[in-house]
Amino acid sequence: MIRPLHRWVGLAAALFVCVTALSGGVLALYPAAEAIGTMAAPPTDVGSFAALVQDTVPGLEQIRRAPSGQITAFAYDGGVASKWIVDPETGVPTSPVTQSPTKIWITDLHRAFLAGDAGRIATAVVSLAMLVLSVSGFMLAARRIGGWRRLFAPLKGSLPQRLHLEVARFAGIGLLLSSLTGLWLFAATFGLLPGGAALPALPPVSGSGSASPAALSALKDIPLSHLRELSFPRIDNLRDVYTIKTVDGMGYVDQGTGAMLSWSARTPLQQLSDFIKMLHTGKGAAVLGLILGLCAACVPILAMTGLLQQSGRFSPSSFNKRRTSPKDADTVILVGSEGGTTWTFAQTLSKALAQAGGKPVVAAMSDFTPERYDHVARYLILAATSGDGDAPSSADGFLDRLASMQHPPTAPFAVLGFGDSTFPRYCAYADSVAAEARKAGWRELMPAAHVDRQSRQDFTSWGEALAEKLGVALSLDSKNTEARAVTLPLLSRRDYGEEVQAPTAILRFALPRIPLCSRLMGHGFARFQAGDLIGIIPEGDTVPRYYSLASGRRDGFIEICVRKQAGGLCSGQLMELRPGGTVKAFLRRNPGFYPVDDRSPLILIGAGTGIGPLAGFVRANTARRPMHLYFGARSQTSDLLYGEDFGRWQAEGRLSSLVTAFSRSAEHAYVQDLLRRDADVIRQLIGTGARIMICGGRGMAAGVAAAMEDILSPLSLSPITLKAEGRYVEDVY
Ligand SMILES: Cc1cc2nc3c(=O)[nH]c(=O)nc-3n(C[C@H](O)[C@H](O)[C@H](O)COP(=O)(O)O)c2cc1C
Repeated sequence: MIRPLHRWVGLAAALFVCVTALSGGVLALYPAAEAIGTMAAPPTDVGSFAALVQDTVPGLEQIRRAPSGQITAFAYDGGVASKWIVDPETGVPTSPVTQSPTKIWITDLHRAFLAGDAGRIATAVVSLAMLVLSVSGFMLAARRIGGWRRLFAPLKGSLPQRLHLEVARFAGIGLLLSSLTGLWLFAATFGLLPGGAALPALPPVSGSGSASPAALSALKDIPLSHLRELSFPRIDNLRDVYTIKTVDGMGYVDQGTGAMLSWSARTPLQQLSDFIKMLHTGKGAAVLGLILGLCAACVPILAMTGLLQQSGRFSPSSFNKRRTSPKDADTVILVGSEGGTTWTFAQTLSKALAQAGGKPVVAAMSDFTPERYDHVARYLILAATSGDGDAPSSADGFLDRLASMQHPPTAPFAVLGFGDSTFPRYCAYADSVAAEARKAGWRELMPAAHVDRQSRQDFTSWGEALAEKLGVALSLDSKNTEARAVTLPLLSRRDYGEEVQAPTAILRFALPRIPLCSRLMGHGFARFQAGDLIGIIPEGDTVPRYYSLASGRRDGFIEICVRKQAGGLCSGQLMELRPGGTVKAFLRRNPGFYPVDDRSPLILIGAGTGIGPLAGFVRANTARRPMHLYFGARSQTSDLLYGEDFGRWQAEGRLSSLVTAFSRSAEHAYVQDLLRRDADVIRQLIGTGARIMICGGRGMAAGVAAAMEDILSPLSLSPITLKAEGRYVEDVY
């Protein structure tokens, strides 16, 4: 409910919200400029100051003091009206007041879209839209990041997603404030608020002559800094009075006796209105105005990144580009996703099914409407788990629908759960979907399966089982990998591990020639970094195998670590490759395993070929960020990958410390053993904000997680809490 509200209000009002916010942002600059050009009010009183101005401005009728402190004098002399900015120190006019046509135009645009009262109402609607967007945006952000207390935790996701959230977290409060105060001002303009205090009654005046304002006690009692407006009595009328408005109220002063004839204090509602006006306009609070202006300037960024997310790959409609109508669809892929990655798996599945001659449609689980599909033969449910075993946002209400279903659909279902096995409730939501569907009497096409930490292998295996069930050829890596693949010649190789029965190699390939347009767009190998993945298509197969990159574009080569797997087609071919030989490969970005770009220390933990991306991070660490590496191998003399480089990297300051664990040595140690040994150091590093990055086999990652659980518990932390903050990331296989 909240997400569609945010989406549709955002799409409908984006342009108008941008116009209102940007014009408001520009207007916020004026009070700041006015405040800079205005001296602070001297500690004088209204009477003395009025006398000074009266001496220098002939025909003086009124003095006004703006919240910024700027003082304007209004005069009518010799049949000519004039307005002057007055020096608050001396009372001398410094320059005539000129109205900037630009400011008038922007003000009218901001308040009424240049369209009078109808425009004012439209602006109120836009303010309301901005209020809805701010509130729903915060609710969505809290849900996505894992609760209100984590609202400012580090973010994950695609660039538009992260940018949208990052900017919203900064600007959201300001936009919320601006929209609320804007609505209040609209209500005040249209008289929708309860009435203010009545004007003070004018009692009889003395008519006893006219004294200088400097001699009038009521004016002498009011500090200049409280003044808003002082109107002078007409010269030829001894029964006329001074009318004074201050921040506290309004009254009349006898021009002869100087007595305050009557006074009406501002009501609390009026004072609240003054305060709200100050908040909205920044008049009298220039710095706040500038901050709100800056927040307003962020609105176009929010609109763009929001639109990008809608038009991008996370929208079901973008998967159904070939416009299979629901009536024709033979496969319905239902997606339950929080962070968006499950949509990309759905996209791959949808493309593969379409290539195999099927007619798939993709929809959010929350949009589950079986009655729309006349020819559906199967439902494939791809469901992530969020929170603590909870439903992801795009699956809102799905379990309730299942529970209230009178008759299950005749076409069978299959569930594929996406989760993270280090969470206690691994794939819990997908499992409850499968259980609930079975309970409702829905026939199951094939047993539910899990994809752990977005593992391509898990996904591909499930795809193979599905293909067998459907009797079709299905390549779940059909993102046109053949078409995207380029030929990479091997430059050099370093071999390890022969003596410990673990043949392993560091392979270094030349960069391919990259077409200009790819270079400009940053596609493929035009832009990559250590931690990204390279898909290698082995000879005689179409399914690529993925390896983590140990180098970035700046290194000028493509490097991977490969270990020969028993019976492995791709690893076998790579281990046979000699310099000059080539492979077909393409790039897949892996932003979930990038070191966050800040100065926080990194604890890098890897074993075997998992050292690849970690070595890449160290090599790229020209900024000398603290990096501490824990590396597990079998033997110091046989399979210590990058053993020749570590010393140099330490000498250059790229690597702060290195701890190696050898399982086939006398000490028989694994990385997790040495982490436990160094528990104090680890805790101290975590205390200074360190992040942990782990790469290697699943068994090693599980052992490290168990050790970390124990190491972190005295800090009331755990791998899960750090994971939720984006400070514990894994790339496992
Ligand atoms: C805040 C948060 C909470 C999570 N909770 C669980 C959980 O309880 N059980 C689980 O198996 N996976 C959990 N995960 C992992 C996600 O389900 C997994 O990364 C999934 O691939 C995300 O898919 P999505 O990007 O489509 O939402 C959680 C992830 C995050 C960020």
